[in-house]
Amino acid sequence: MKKTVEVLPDQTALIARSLDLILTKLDTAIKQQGRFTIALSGGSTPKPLYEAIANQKLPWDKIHVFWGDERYVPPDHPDSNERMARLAWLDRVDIPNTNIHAVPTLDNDPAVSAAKYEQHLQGFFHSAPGEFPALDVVLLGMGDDAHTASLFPHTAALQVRDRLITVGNKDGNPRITFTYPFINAAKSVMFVVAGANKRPALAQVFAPSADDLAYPSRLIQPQGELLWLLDAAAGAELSA
Ligand SMILES: O=C(O)[C@H](O)[C@@H](O)[C@H](O)[C@H](O)COP(=O)(O)O
Repeated sequence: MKKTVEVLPDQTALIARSLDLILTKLDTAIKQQGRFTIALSGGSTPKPLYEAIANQKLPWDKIHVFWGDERYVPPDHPDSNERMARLAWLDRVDIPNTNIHAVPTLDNDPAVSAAKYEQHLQGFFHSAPGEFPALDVVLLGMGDDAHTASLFPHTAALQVRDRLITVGNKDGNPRITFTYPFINAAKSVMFVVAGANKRPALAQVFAPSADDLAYPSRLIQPQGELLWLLDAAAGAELSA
């Protein structure tokens, strides 16, 4: 694993650097394999990044978008990660609808939705059960409790190692999430984290030893590249 930590002066610089890295990876992936696959994170931090991507002139038909996690709400719900990404980016560009691989959230049972999303991913990547296909980029945020995607501290989702997708649990509310082994299969995992409120959790995630189940972002140790992109408010005291 190649781990890099970059601390940018402020959130504007953080978003600009994140955009630059994504565009470089996108260009390389399309040149080498004819397509680029990225899993999006939710929450508030990535919204300006998605807006910046929407302003680029890109080969949208070669770009495939997935979600690393999703709240278990309809896609038009204010909490929906899909809704946020569509408003900030996807509805503003000419990307084919078949390239937008949204998480199903309208079944009565989150486990059914998780299985459906897993089957969709296996079909897209032509992977067999037990195989972990490698996305080009998995974008991640981190909560102030050190959760990432919807892998929350001391939840059952942290124990799932033989699936791509599982059901997360945030304070009793179901989420659909990539498992940490699936995230770790990515060619590049990019954390984009901002704000002083994330500093204590980052200290635990970067500590030489701490409880992985208490600080789930510690579980993200990809075979490929691990990039931590932080603003100074979050990461001033850290280094690789
Ligand atoms: O669905 C979600 O909420 C996210 O995927 C989640 O993992 C998010 O990245 C963190 O909670 C950080 O959120 P902020 O960027 O809002 O701090």
